[in-house]
Amino acid sequence: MPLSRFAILVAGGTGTRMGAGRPKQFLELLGEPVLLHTLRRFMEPALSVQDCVVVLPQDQFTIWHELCARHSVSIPHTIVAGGHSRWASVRNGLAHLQAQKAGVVAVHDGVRPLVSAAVIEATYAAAELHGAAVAAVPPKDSVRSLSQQGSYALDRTRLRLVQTPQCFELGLLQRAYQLPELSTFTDDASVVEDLQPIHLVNGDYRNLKITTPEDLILAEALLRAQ
Ligand SMILES: Nc1ccn([C@@H]2O[C@H](COP(=O)(O)OP(=O)(O)OP(=O)(O)O)[C@@H](O)[C@H]2O)c(=O)n1
Ligand SMILES: C[C@](O)(CO)[C@H](O)COP(=O)(O)O
Repeated sequence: MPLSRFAILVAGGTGTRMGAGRPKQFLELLGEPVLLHTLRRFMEPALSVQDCVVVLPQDQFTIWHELCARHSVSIPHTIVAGGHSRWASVRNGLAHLQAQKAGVVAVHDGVRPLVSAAVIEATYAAAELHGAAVAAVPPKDSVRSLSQQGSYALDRTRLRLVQTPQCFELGLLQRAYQLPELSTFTDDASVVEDLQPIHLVNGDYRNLKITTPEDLILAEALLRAQ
């Protein structure tokens, strides 16, 4: 029997680097909020996601309900309040899934609206096999590390840029999120890696994270091209 699939879309941030005066997950791309693009992609029927948790800042619930009404959204999902860090937001999303006995859970940034069904499927499938799987791409630029003297070159053939989705066997992710939060955690793979090796799957350069204003221009151009 196939394993149940769950999703946590984290959209509990405030978007300080975007500087838009409101959370970037609600900014529009081709007339639709960023987060709605993301939700549509994850809840495509072929992916068979059984339960989707959307994590939002508590003070943005009403805005999201209004956006869903305006865009006639009937995609089933549960809204959960975020925390002060991405880690805390994921933990809150996981709490909603605590009654589930088994399955694979994807954690995905609500601000990665261009994720493809192929990348989502490949990441779930790899986690079903390996326990922990993360989408990643090779760097296109040369990379240097800072040192006291200045900087030195890193071998980019041994580096990968990590994206989301990040998919895990549900019990594994629940165990990992019982560990204390560390300020160095910027993603779920970092939270899990002491418990389980992280399998990397091919991500997609188009799966960009909307972080700063130029990302909106790029994302709209990429959406138009699809
Ligand atoms: N407390 C937080 C912080 C971040 N996120 C989510 O994690 C994803 C990746 O985070 P990032 O791009 O850093 O978003 P923000 O924290 O909103 O941006 P910034 O760091 O510029 O403030 C986003 O979908 C964001 O909403 C979250 O759910 N809860
Ligand atoms: C999870 C992530 O998108 C993987 O690249 C990234 O680590 C989020 O980092 P941010 O500093 O919260 O944007």
